[in-house]
Amino acid sequence: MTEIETISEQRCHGGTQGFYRHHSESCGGPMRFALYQPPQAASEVCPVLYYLAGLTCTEETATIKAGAQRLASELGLILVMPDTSPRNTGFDGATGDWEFGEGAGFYVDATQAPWSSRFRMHSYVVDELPALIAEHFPADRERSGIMGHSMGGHGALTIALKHPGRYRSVSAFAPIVAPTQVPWGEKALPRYLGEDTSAWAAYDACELVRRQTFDGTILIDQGEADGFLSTQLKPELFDQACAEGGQSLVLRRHAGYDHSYYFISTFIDDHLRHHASALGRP
Ligand SMILES: N[C@@H](CCC(=O)N[C@@H](CS)C(=O)NCC(=O)O)C(=O)O
Repeated sequence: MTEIETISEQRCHGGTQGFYRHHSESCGGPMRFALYQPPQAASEVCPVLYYLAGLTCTEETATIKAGAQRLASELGLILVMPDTSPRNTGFDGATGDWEFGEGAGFYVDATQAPWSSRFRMHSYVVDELPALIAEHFPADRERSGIMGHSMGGHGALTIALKHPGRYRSVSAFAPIVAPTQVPWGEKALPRYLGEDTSAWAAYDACELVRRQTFDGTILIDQGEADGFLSTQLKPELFDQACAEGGQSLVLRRHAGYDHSYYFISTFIDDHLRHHASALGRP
């Protein structure tokens, strides 16, 4: 059995909020994640909802700020919130820029040195973490959903689209939907994946959804007062790509809401219910 170290465990809404650390093969070093077990986990296996956070975030950010545990407890969902990248890599340029490197893994498997030895968040989230969680927690691997915010929304959409059948539900808050066309992606993707733009397209939700739809409706919430809306996020591009690809999408725009966790915590319940109904927890 792969070992995990418990950093902390605390009672929360009748269940347990934990923080854990383990050695990751994919990321070549220690990784941390947060996991919430609802009360139902004491007596049955529960469906799992993965939440991928955005730039500058850690496994603590959404755990503390999203307010997801109260309804997850009621619905019987396990919540998994991984860190956004490996840490303490020592690579030149890995820290000091919030848009690249540590805290900005972009949920890709890097192919360029030195990043390729540690920055393999795609494999980590899709394969290694679910296997680890099924080993250590009462988690039903057959019932998984995935969601995320901003860079994590990009992660959730691309992962769900690239692995048909693996996730029963997907949603996002203010996702980066077209990283090949916006400054965040144009900065990070060449450094992780090289100059060949076809390698970037494999991690672009707009490109992916034109070729392979997700079996289910994708839910996206976007604040109209989000400072990144017109430069980095451009949800209209995904709306158009979904129309072209025949993908069912609910894109909700909310006047006055920005990019922050005040926005996320306002609408998190709608996302949990979206996932719960697909995961057999209506
Ligand atoms: N550091 C950036 C903001 C980065 C940012 O907004 N990050 C989002 C994800 S893309 C976030 O969730 N931050 C953590 C938080 O709000 O607690 C800035 O100063 O403009």
